[in-house]
Amino acid sequence: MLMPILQIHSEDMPAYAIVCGDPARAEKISRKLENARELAFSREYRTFVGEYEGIQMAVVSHGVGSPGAAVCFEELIRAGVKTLIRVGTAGSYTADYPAGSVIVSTAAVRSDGLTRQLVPDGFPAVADIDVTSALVAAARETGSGEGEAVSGEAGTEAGAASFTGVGATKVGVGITVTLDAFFTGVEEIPHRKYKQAGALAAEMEIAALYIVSTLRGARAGAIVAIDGFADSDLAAEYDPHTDAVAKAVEHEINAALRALATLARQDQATR
Ligand SMILES: O=P(O)(O)O[C@H]1O[C@H](CO)[C@@H](O)[C@H]1O
Ligand SMILES: O=c1cc[nH]c(=O)[nH]1
Repeated sequence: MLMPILQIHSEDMPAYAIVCGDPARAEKISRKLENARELAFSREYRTFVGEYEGIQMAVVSHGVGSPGAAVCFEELIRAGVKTLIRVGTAGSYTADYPAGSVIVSTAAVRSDGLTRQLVPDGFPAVADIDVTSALVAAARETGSGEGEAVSGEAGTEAGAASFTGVGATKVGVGITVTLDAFFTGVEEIPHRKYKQAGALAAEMEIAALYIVSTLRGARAGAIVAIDGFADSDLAAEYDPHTDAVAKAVEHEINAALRALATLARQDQATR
């Protein structure tokens, strides 16, 4: 069956997928797959399939923002994808996780408009526990390919989070915030409250991924590379193109590929 917006056929789709905002990042990830081939590049949605450690998987870009990303998640699940991992970037809420860190998202604050049109207020946007465990383990074991292992305790305003990582990348685990607005207008975004409540970072699609996956019976997780501070003046300071961010993106890609392969092997063993 042809998916009308992504322009992919369900017959070509594996059960496992990595999703990311940027079509160029999808291409970069696809270069780590064996026998990679591009299935379609329709609007912002670029789809590759290939193998990693012998497991068939897809890599698909979903663009910026929840409404467009949700279209991608819906069509992927309709096409037969059952496990999705988002590999994104985010702004940090704490100096303990500066640019160059990575964070595994356990749940997302639904500060977006899209999910309000899908489920009632108060319905939680949570990651799948198995996907999250696999991602945390993989993020702690893998790296960008350079550096020594690091570990320790990081204090957030609401409590403490432990971190370990390889390649000098700090790995945080916790709640992220999904916003619609990237640049600010005249309304204040309640960054200070999210921070005080213990959220670690903000981005723009994870809540949509968790809600669509929950609604449609798929499982999902997410990992983000930190590219600055969410509550800084993004119009003046945002720079996702530094070496530190590139290393963190490399780290999260390696972690996501390893986590998906681990989950697929676990599924094969229990079938
Ligand atoms: O790097 P990606 O995956 O696009 O994620 C983040 O970057 C974009 C904003 O620049 C938003 O999509 C946000 O969620
Ligand atoms: O949404 C985003 C993505 C990256 N960095 C941010 O500060 N916000």
